[in-house]
Amino acid sequence: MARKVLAGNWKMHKTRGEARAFVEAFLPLIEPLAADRLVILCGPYTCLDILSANAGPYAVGAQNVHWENSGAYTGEIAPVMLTELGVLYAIVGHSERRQYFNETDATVNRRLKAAQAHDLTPILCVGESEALRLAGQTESHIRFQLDHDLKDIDLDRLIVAYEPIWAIGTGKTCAPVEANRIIGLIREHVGQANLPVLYGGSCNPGNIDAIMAQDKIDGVLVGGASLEVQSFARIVNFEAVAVTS
Ligand SMILES: O=C(CO)COP(=O)(O)O
Repeated sequence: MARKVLAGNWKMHKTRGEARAFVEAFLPLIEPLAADRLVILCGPYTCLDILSANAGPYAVGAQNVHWENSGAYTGEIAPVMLTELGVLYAIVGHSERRQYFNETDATVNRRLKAAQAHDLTPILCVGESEALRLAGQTESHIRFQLDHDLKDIDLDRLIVAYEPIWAIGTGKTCAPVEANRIIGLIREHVGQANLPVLYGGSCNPGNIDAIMAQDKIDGVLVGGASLEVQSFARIVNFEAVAVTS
């Protein structure tokens, strides 16, 4: 049985000291980890060695990765620099990268390829803005992103996260049933029956059980609620309840 993925994206939060304190307090709350779960902590680059030193109950992820292994790319990070630190996963194409740093589907595709070439499993983020949703273009936008981002990508070593932009950091969660529907469409469009697809956008301890009860949602990518120990531990320890509606 595929494990449920509980991934935290710390974004540009936590100093090294704060990361150390988080891990110390977090581990006792999630161990022993249930065998049906995979926890991934995606910290800032400066914390990755600290996260790796305590990895085991959780795996370590980065928040981006460049397509070259070295070169004149000021401010970027190479795949080998991450793998050397024990990093196994890398978020690619997060909407904040696309929005604030001009990341395009073409660069996302190059980053995905480089990640896979160096044994990093990429977590590709896709999702629509509020304007696109209101215009009825949610499905077509996501299909466009998938078609371009996943060109020549190995679908066996990939995680996709559906993150509607209007639900990120806003407290507006996508209704679990709707997230489930879109995630089903994503898996169908990619054409890979066992592709893990996560939901991201204002996940918190109050809505995690309802989200994880959906049959097509394989896990969550959590921003704000992954920064606080109790809150992320509650998410990791979600209660698997089957809903009938
Ligand atoms: O962007 C996200 C995870 O990558 C979601 O962020 P929030 O959980 O803060 O809405």
